Amino acid sequence: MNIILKVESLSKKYNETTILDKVSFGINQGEIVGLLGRNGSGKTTLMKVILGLTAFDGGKVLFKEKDNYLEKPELMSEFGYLLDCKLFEYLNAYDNLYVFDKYASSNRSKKELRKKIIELLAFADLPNDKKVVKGFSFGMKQRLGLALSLLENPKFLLLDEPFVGLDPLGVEQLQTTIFEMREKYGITILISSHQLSEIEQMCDRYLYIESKHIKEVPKEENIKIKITLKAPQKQLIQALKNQVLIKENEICLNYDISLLNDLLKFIYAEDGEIEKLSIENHNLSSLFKGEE
Ligand SMILES: Nc1ncnc2c1ncn2[C@@H]1O[C@H](COP(=O)(O)OP(=O)(O)OP(=O)(O)O)[C@@H](O)[C@H]1O
Repeated sequence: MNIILKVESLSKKYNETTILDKVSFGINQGEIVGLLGRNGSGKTTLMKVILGLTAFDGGKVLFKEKDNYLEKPELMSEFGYLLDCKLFEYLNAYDNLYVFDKYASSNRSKKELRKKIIELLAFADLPNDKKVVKGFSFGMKQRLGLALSLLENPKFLLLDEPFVGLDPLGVEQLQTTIFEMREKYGITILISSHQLSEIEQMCDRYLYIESKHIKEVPKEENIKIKITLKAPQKQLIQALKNQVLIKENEICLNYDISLLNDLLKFIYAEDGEIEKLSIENHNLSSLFKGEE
């Protein structure tokens, strides 16, 4: 996989307070990465640093291997973001998109712009009528913010807490829209949230900010398969003790389909019988609970 963004030993302070202390990580092209952490842990700050909206105090950020990308408009135009999104309350959705495109001074023709706006309105499930933003629901505003972030065909999207204030249906709609963005446009996405359940389903992996540092959390680590056999099987324990966690008649393994297949074959070959099988999502809340 190609690394599109690389952060090396990045430090950021506000006044004398260190927010991020020598953090390093990379993001691959086409990934959806969840940025997690408690309130005030530095998620927004990290996104602002990546976008050049706030300065940093040490280390490097490279976008497409360039550490001077902030000075290169052609690289900066590859970013889209939903962060403190300001909308024009007295304009409708179409005109908001139209005006933002003018701000971005893209060189699209009127016809191209119209086509793009109509495509985005349909994509974000927004009305193309006279209704002004002031009368929009919170979810509609969020989706318009997303449509705006997609207007200039970004390759890398930063979404800061996009689910805040949405009801369960709004969350589901937005989740689907975000997932489709990667499928349809192949965009790399960094998405922050402190509500794990909301991003759990769509992220490939996570970055967790804890005490000024970043912990990388692969998704697979969170999913465990637990198999309970009707009776303990000595041979099975001998054969598999190095590959899975096995105790008496209980087997616990990481989510690994090929290992699971081998295991099942082995169990049946030995005339074993499964009493119970469960897939447990050790979701990242354990990280939150562990931090104090
Ligand atoms: N402009 C600023 N000046 C001084 N301190 C700031 C500034 N912006 C943020 N901070 C502080 O930096 C820390 C990290 O803030 P940040 O907004 O990045 O956290 P966050 O993880 O995004 O929080 P939340 O989940 O609440 O959105 C907080 O303690 C915050 O008070």
